[in-house]
Amino acid sequence: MSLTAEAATNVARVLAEALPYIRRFRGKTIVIKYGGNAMVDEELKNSFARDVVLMKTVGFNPVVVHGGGPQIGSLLERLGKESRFVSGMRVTDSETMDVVEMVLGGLVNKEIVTLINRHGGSAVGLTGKDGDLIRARKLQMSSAATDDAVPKNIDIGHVGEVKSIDASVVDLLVQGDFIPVIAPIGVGEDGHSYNINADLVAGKVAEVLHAEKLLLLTNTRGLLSKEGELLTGLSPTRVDELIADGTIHGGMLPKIRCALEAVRGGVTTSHIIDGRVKHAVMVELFTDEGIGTLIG
Ligand SMILES: Nc1ncnc2c1ncn2[C@@H]1O[C@H](COP(=O)(O)OP(=O)(O)O)[C@@H](O)[C@H]1O
Ligand SMILES: CC(=O)N[C@@H](CCC(=O)OP(=O)(O)O)C(=O)O
Repeated sequence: MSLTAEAATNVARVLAEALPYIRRFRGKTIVIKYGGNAMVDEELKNSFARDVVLMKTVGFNPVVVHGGGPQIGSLLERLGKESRFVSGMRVTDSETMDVVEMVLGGLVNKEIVTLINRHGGSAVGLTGKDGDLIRARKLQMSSAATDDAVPKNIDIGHVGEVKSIDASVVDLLVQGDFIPVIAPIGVGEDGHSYNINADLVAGKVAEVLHAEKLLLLTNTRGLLSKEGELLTGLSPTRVDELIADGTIHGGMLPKIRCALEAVRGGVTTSHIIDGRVKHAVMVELFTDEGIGTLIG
């Protein structure tokens, strides 16, 4: 493909403007949480994969943690099982856990690995069971998280939280110039699998890897007010207020909590960005303003 002189000048200008950002992030770890809702069409999936490969090519260390909630939901539906959530967490009985493991560890993980590899990267897929990467324990959930007047403990099944992360396998892959692609399945002390919200895993992975940035790709422009305005630069107190008044609910709850915790844990900045926008990751990394909601 040959460019017109004007188009070539534009490409040269864009590359020159990207140079300070390339210098700033070279050698730094960027954890990208790729939500199931952002995996909506082939063009977007390809633009995501190209962004990840470009990051690696210019010397950043991208680490992908993916979700797949809608993909789990559609297989459950085909099997005649209804999806149920409590405070953004899927109620996971044994049968559902099998489906979660098949969809996240199998279909979705391998689709992302294949996409990145087709675009010239070398991705390796892992679940939290590989190399004992994500050790989990059962998530204790109280009905205070719902509307019950008298809070009690509720059992949402094989849902886990991260107990610890052993990132040695991720470090090895990064040193070998591979791009790790992690499915959010943890392993308990007894060897059982736990279904963990992908945002929680991404936040903890970012902390343990001392990431420069945590990018959470989702299906909204960022955190929105009740009036639909984009909210950014929020303090933890303001976030608590927005949770209390119901502005932040459902899947946004774990997302915002893990974005805050990652920053408290040493990640420089967390960003909630719109994965439905082509090259969302590049726009975030290569501009001063970025897009979406910044927490840092
Ligand atoms: N204040 C808010 N701003 C934006 N989205 C919100 C807010 N509160 C709840 N949400 C919901 O959170 C969803 C994103 O979470 P989720 O569905 O879990 O996405 P993902 O699959 O990307 O993790 C949005 O699509 C929206 O329905
Ligand atoms: C406990 C829990 O809810 N786990 C999630 C794991 C996948 C996920 O987080 O996917 P998204 O990022 O696409 O929402 C689930 O079963 O849907």
